[in-house]
Parts: sequence; structure tokens; C-alpha cells
Amino acid sequence: MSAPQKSFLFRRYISFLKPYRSALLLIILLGILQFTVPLTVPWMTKIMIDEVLPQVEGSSWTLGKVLLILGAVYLFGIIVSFFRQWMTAKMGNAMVRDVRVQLYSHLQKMSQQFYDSRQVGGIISRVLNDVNGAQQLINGGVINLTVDLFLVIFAGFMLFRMDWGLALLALWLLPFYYLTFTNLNVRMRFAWRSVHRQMERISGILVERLSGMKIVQAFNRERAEMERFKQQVNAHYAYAMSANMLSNFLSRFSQTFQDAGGLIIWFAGGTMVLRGKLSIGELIAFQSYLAQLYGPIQRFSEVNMTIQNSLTNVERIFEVLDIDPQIKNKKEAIPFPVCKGDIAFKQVHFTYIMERPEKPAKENVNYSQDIVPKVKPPKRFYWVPPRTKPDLPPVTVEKRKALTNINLTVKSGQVVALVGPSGAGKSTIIHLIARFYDPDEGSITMDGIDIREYDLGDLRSHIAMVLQDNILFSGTVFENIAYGHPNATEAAVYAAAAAANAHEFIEKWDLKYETVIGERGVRLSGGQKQRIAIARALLKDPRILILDEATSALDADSEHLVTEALERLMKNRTTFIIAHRLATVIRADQIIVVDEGTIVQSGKHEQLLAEQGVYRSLYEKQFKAMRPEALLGSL
Ligand SMILES: Nc1ncnc2c1ncn2[C@@H]1O[C@H](COP(=O)(O)OP(=O)(O)OP(=O)(O)O)[C@@H](O)[C@H]1O
Repeated sequence: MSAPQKSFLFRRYISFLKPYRSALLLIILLGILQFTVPLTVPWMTKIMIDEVLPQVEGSSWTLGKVLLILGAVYLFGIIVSFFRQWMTAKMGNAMVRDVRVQLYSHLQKMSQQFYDSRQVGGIISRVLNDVNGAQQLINGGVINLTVDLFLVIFAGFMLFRMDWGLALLALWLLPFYYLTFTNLNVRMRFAWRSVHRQMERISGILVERLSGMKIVQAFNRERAEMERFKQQVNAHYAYAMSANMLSNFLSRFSQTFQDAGGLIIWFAGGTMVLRGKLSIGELIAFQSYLAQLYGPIQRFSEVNMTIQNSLTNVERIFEVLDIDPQIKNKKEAIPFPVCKGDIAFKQVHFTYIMERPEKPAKENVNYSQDIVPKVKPPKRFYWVPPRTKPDLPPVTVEKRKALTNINLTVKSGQVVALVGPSGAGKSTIIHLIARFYDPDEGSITMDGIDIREYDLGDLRSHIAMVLQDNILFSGTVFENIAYGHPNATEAAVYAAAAAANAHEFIEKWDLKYETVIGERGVRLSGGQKQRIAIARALLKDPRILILDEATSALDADSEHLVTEALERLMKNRTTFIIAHRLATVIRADQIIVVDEGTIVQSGKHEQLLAEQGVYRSLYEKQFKAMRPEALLGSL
């Protein structure tokens, strides 16, 4: 734990407020103006009781006059409150919007390794729950504390001015309150960390299970999933209750000190009154200033729960913002506007690195990946509020070597078929080309220059991918095809769809290109999805094409249409294709046979078939079994 972190965290968060500095000042000013009402009303009441109602001779006050002033004061209070609340909401929401934008923009820069190690739901929980929680720091009465601080200073000053001996007597309990606060608060903060981490786990499982509901239902796992969910939310409940309990204790301690302070003053001040050393009026005034001093302290104890809760949300936002994207532009990145399409791998080695939540140190029989272990502060007495940097949940790092010494030279316009058994490393090779990961050793060059030297955006602008499980987003077919090229003309989109053999089936739909597809719309068949993905890639018109051929068999017609579309797409581009069909393999300029992370053979079909190697056995087991009509159709 490093010392300056807590204030640093708060200061960093507050820095999001910078653009709204003047609004914040105005809110505080309006807060001070709001005091006009509680200050004026008792005074007007006194005038009413002492002068108006007894109809004191010579008084210039009349009932109408007093009511008019009171009415004006109330109206002023209403207007000030309205604007204050409006400004607070405006500032809070604007700030939350800015934090979310920054977080999302950062998430888009994160490398695949970041996503490999995390559940999508967990990340969503940071962008939604934690940012919402962080907003409470602004909304939850925290701004009022600034105003309250003025009140405390004013009341403290008045108490000491009236009778410093009595003031000391009233306030000697405050250091005890401070120490209670310091020690309970750190526990509360840790308790909130457990709450938020558990929420992240819930969110992770929830998103996974909701998107895989078909499997849950098909395997009759509803009851078991319900149990798991209940355990998760029960753990969340228990952590939230313990955070609330600590906060409750703290508030009650503050109340106890306040009541005790009042009692002490009644006793000491009362004795002084009895002995004639203090007037009754002075004692009453002293008590009311004391109440003004304790009031904000009590309010702070109540708001503190929100503050600690929100600060742990803020921590979690910065946890993400502080992760440096691993794949990023070099400072002097080379622009790469035109790409020829020559690619070479030189002695490339690659290892996947995965971070997994670590099991608690003590072997806990009840340990489950669904429930985060409770986090607690180190057991000791705290004289000052500790500035804790949140300990990140412990992780174990798993490494899996996926590629060893890959050497490969591909000339512009060539088609390279990657073949090999499952898990051999074919997908890993194509991921490296698009810089989803960087090699541990060796280099990948494009047009003779290491791809890490290029501007990442420029590099990826030359690459298009059509994968097995093509992701289409909620939106119209048109938007999906034009995803990489949002300004594409209608004619260009239609042409891409036609070349991808998709135009015909799209035209059959009532809304044609305006049909909504994806999660909220029409579900597409495997073949249709692929053809739309091909159209999307065609429209991008890339120099380099990365294809992962579908393993799942399409019916003969669809397969023919997809193959035809792919061939149009591959024309005049450097293509890497993870091939599962003999037709593709035979046509390739180079066949690369990958096995256990290394290239074991390379060459043309006949040449490889003649060798006694992995290719031959793959051919025997996989390719030969292909339907002859599909093969003929695509040749
Ligand atoms: N994101 C990842 N994190 C960790 N390990 C991974 C990751 N992706 C793949 N691997 C591992 O790397 C190895 C190579 O996987 P890869 O996906 O490249 O194989 P593949 O040849 O494409 O297999 P398939 O034909 O079954 O898709 C495998 O052992 C796999 O378990």
C-alpha cells in the first residue's frame, strides 16, 4: 500500500470536475444563500410573537408586512433550492457522462489479453454500476459538506468566544470520535470493496448465462443456475449488510458523542447557572451553538456511508483507467497509407498470458469462483485515516506457449492456407497479423517493416476479417455491411452485398436493407451471416484478408454461394485462410501446416501429399471425407 493514494484518488476524481468549476462554485454559493431561510424565519417569528400579535404600541410591524416578508423569504428559498438541485444534477450527470466516455474510450484501446482474462459482464459492471456509484459522491449530499464546514467553523468560533472552558468541556470527546471514525471507516471502505467486487462477479456470470440461455435450458440447468445465482446474491447481501452495519455503528457513535456533549454541558453549564456564574440565556445560546456544531458532524457520519461506497466505485474506475493498453502506437509511429501486402514472419514466438482470480491463501472449503473472498484491512489501530491504495484482487498468471519459431514469407496477392489439427495455433497466427497480440520474440513485417512500427489504425485499415463466428451488431443490414465504411453509398453497399451473394436474400425481406438484424432483430442462418460478413469485408476493400473457414457444414447450396463470394473477395488480395475444405487448400499458393505451435510443413498440395507427414494424415482424415459435390461445386 502506498501512502499518497487515497487523496490522490480523490483528487484525480475531482479533476473530472474541472470543466464544471464555475458550476460547483455556484452550487456552494447557492447553498450558503439557502441559509437565508432558517436564519430569517426564527427572526420573523420572534417579531410576530413579540410585536405583531401583542400589538405593541409604536411598532412599525404589521401582520401583512411580516407575512409578505416571510412569503418572499420562502419563495426565495424555493427558487434557490430549485436552481441548486438543478445545477447539482446537471454537474453530476455531466461528470458521469465524461467518466463513462473516458472509460469506454480506454476499454476500446485495451488489448485482447485484457479481454481474455475478464468476463464481459464484469467489465460492464464497471462502466455501469461503478460509474453510477461514483456519481453519488457528487449527488449524495457531499457538496453540502462544504457548506456544513462553514457552519462548524462558525459554531466552534462562537463556542470558544462565549466560554472557552465550557467549549473545551463540550469538545473533549471529539478526539475519541475521530479515532472511532478512523478505525471504523477503513473497515467500511474495505467492506464496500467486497460489495463491488461481488457485484462484478454477479454481472460476469449473469451476462454469460443470459447469452447462453439456450444451453442452460437445453441441459435443464435452470435449478442449478438459480442456486448459483442465489449464492452470489446472498454473498452480495452479506457484504452490503456488513458495510451498512459499520456505517450504522459509526453514526450511532457520533450520535452518542453528540448526546454526551449536550449532557455534559447541561451538567456543567447548569451548575454554573445555579452558582450564578452563567445566565440561563447564555447556557441556551451555548447549547444551540453546540447543536450547530454537532449537526454537521452527525450529517457527515450519515453521508460518509455514501462517500466510502462511492470512493470504492471511483477506485474501480481508476483501476481500469490505469491499465496501460499493451498494444498501442509507438511515439513515432509510421503512417501506413498505402499497403502492398507482402507479409513475413521471422522467428516468431508467442505465449498467451492469462490472469485468473487467485484462490484465497488459506484453503477454504467453501471457496467458489462465483464469490469473491471478503477483503479486510490489516488488523491494527489506526491513528490517522490510512491512505490505502486498493489492493487489486490477487491473480495467478497462467502462460501458454502457442507459437514457436514461426517463419513465413507471403508475397502480395498470394493465398495462404493454414491447416493443422485443432489447437495447433492457426488462429493465433492470424491474430498476430492484426496485432491483437504482439509476439514475445521475433517480428512480423508488412511491406518490409515491423508491424509494431506502423500506426495501429493505419495497419488495421488494410486488414479485413471474416471469421467462423461472425459477429453482427444490432442494427439494419445496411449498417452492418457499412460498419467499416459508414459513409458508403447505397450503390456500394448493394454491390458488396451482390458480390457476397447476399443481395438476393436481403431483397426478399419486406424491409430489405432496412431489416433489423442481430440481438434485437431477425436471426440469420449461418450461411446468411457469413455472406453479410463477406459483404462487410468486401466493402472495406482491404489489401489483406483474413478468413476462418466455417467448419460447420452448410447445405450444398449455401456452401456454393459462400465459396463463390469468398473467391470474389480473395481476388487480388493477400489472403490468409484457415482452411477446412479441400477445395480451398488445393487452390492456395502456399499451404502452411501447423502442429503444436510450429510450422511442420509448407508447400503446394501435391508436394505435401507426397510427403509422409501431418498434411497427409490430415488429408486422409479430414479433407477426403468432404462431400464430393461440395468439392466439385467450389472448384
Ligand atoms: N485467448 C487465449 N488464451 C489462452 N490460450 C489460448 C487463447 N487462444 C488460444 N489459446 C491456446 O493456444 C493454442 C492455439 O490455439 P489456436 O486457437 O491458435 O488453435 P487453432 O489451430 O486455431 O485451433 P482450431 O482449429 O481448433 O480453431 C491452444 O492450445 C489454445 O488452447
